[in-house]
Amino acid sequence: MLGQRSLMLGRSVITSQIQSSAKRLLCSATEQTPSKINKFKEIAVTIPKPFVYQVELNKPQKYNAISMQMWIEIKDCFEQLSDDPDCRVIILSGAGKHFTAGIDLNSMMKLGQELSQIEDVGRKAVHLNKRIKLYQDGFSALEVCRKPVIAAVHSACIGAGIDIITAADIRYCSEDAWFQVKEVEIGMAADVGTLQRLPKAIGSQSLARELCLTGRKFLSKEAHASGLVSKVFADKDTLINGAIELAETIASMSPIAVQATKKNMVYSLDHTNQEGLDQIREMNQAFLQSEDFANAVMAQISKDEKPVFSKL
Ligand SMILES: CC/C=C\C=C\CC(=O)SCCNC(=O)CCNC(=O)[C@H](O)C(C)(C)COP(=O)(O)OP(=O)(O)OC[C@H]1O[C@@H](n2cnc3c(N)ncnc32)[C@H](O)[C@@H]1OP(=O)(O)O
Repeated sequence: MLGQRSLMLGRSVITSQIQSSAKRLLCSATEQTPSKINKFKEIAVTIPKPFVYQVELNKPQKYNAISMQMWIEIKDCFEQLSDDPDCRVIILSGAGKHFTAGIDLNSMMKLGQELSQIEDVGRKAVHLNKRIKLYQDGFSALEVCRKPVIAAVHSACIGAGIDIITAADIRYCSEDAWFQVKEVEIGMAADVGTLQRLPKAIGSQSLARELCLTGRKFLSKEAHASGLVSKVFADKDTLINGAIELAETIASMSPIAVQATKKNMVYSLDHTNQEGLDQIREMNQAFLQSEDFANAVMAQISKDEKPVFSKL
């Protein structure tokens, strides 16, 4: 009772102020264009709904093959959105016929030429190490990003495509989607995330190893049955609408709660249960004192409208 009264008190002091400033902020988000986001050449950033950003791989004439330029832009974009208070959720999609045809094979050729300019094997190795690290960090930027990322996959998702979508938080696809861990077929072990993240995403080491060791194509039905994607849509349009609807639901929640949930779920993937519990306890000793928690609990108790949360 006492706890409830102090919640009420705290709420009465802050609610009207927060609601009006949050409404103002919400309005400004709807009007906003992504002008603050760097203008990119090979990705396109739009805001389909307030607080929902869509990042589109945007080199359709090459089936969104991921060049060095695109890789750098992906990292830069997700790092910016991570700290952008107008962004609460990000949808990753591909423009044109396919989601992505994987790494740009021309940039692989260029890398080969760069290596041929270097004589010493040790220096070649260091050059390669730096490049692989740049690529790894580009996709890990989705996982490190404080905002949840929804991958919306249509048609082909090949090689580096699997690497990037397994770094997303949620994956949806259309019926025509097909997937291929193609690296083994081009003579390399996947090195930018698939081998680490795919087995966790689908929960079967056996299937993950089969897919990674054979490079066989698999279709949306199998992707769904294996848990790689959580929903399949009839076509690309309904897929994107479904992803936006999901993003809106997440964007309507407390940003504190959403960001803490993502952080702790990512952390818990490779930590013990106790370590995960320790981390969330440390976070919640601060976050349970947030206005978001007070407002959301009071709205539940009083069956009020969902609170409008301020930006984070
Ligand atoms: C350090 C390393 C880090 C990461 C490594 C990742 C590894 C991988 O990503 S492995 C996978 C590499 N990708 C591929 O092998 C896919 C190659 N593409 C295809 O198999 C096909 O294009 C297709 C996607 C199945 C579609 O076939 P189709 O409809 O017959 O179209 P195409 O005529 O083949 O292609 C049209 C157009 O796009 C260009 N293109 C397609 N894929 C790539 C690519 N990966 N890199 C560069 N360019 C690509 C293709 O050359 C055509 O261009 P034109 O100028 O029209 O000729």
